[in-house]
Amino acid sequence: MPSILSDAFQGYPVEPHHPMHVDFKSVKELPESYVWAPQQLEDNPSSGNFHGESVPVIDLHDPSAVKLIGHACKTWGVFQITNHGIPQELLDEIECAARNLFSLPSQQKLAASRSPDGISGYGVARISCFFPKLMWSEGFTIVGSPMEHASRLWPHDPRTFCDTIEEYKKEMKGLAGRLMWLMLGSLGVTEEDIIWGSNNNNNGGLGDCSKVDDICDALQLNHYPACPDPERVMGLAAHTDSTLLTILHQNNASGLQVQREGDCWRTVPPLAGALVVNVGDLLHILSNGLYPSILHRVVVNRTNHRLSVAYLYGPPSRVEISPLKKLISTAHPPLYRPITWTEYLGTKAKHFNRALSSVRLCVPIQGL
Ligand SMILES: C=C1C[C@]23C[C@@]1(O)CC[C@H]2[C@@]12CCC[C@@](C)(C(=O)O1)[C@H]2[C@@H]3C(=O)O
Ligand SMILES: O=C(O)CCC(=O)C(=O)O
Ligand SMILES: [Fe+2]
Repeated sequence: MPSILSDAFQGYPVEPHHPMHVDFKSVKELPESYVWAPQQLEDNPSSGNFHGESVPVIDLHDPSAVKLIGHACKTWGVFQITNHGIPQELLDEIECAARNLFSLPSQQKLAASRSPDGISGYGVARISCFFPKLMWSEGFTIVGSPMEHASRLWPHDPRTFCDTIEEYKKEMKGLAGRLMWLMLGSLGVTEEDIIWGSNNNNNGGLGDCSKVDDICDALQLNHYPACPDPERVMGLAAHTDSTLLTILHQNNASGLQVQREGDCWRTVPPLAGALVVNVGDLLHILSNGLYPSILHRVVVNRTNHRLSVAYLYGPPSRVEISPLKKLISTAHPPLYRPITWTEYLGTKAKHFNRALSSVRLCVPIQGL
């Protein structure tokens, strides 16, 4: 079994059913390979946010931030944060880096393609192979150093792009670590409850995550071009992230929608300077299902193109994640078996949205 993140997809190559149609700019009429059947679009993609509740916005300087975060994780699995400490200039810079990348000629982008069983590089979303039609988007994934791919994109000056990526990843790693502790704190879990050290400690949960340097992460730059027929396409199909948590910067074009169990799709409106935080599948496992991972998708529009940058935060690749001991009792038995991020990515590559149930041990008592 592969043990480092970049080997997670060995044995699960991405072979979309159609070759990538890369030159979005020249498309006047929608190619059939992008036209989704109405039932696959579930409902009108431009709907969402009819009335009622909207995704919580939490000011991290609010003295009640921990409580608000706990409530948002339990009832939504997603929230937006303000006063997060990430400088606006850095958010502008990363957006500009993404825009520069996706504006390159198709041939140049294709030179930096992700290999079918690789993790980093340019291409369609990994989940494309689960759908008969292509998504109206292009992406660039960075795990580890971006230098190799950046040198193919900008042979004369890869450094400018790499410096921005490194700086952004560094800042995001700090913020994600902070958020992780706020989320754990809201579950009543303190640093003392987690004996850092051995991989399979008796605390369930996180193993040796105290060494922040070992934390695994990935950056996903996404581009959703404006579309001549937006009602018939999907920008990014509904999925949950496999992470502990994801921090997302979106530009000023809306498109991100979330769906809680039994609810309709709701738009997460872009708020200048705010960042979106998603609960991922590994936090769902760690919290023994108390903090459910959030199903989300992206719809596109006719006039504006959309950019997003997702910082995907997970544990060190060899650490086994399992429900936290403190949350387990006779009434609340562990619902999931221990699993590493690398193994979970492989499971996701095989089972997609059934990955979480494939690692489930039993049904909750109240569900019997
Ligand atoms: C670490 C990772 C999580 C991710 C797969 C990846 O290797 C890097 C890209 C991530 C992403 C972003 C778009 C949606 C998603 C499901 C996908 O296809 O690629 C996620 C993957 C995930 O969270 O499982
Ligand atoms: O573009 C977005 O808003 C969402 C992107 C996303 O879900 C992802 O990269 O995992
Ligand atoms: Fe996502």
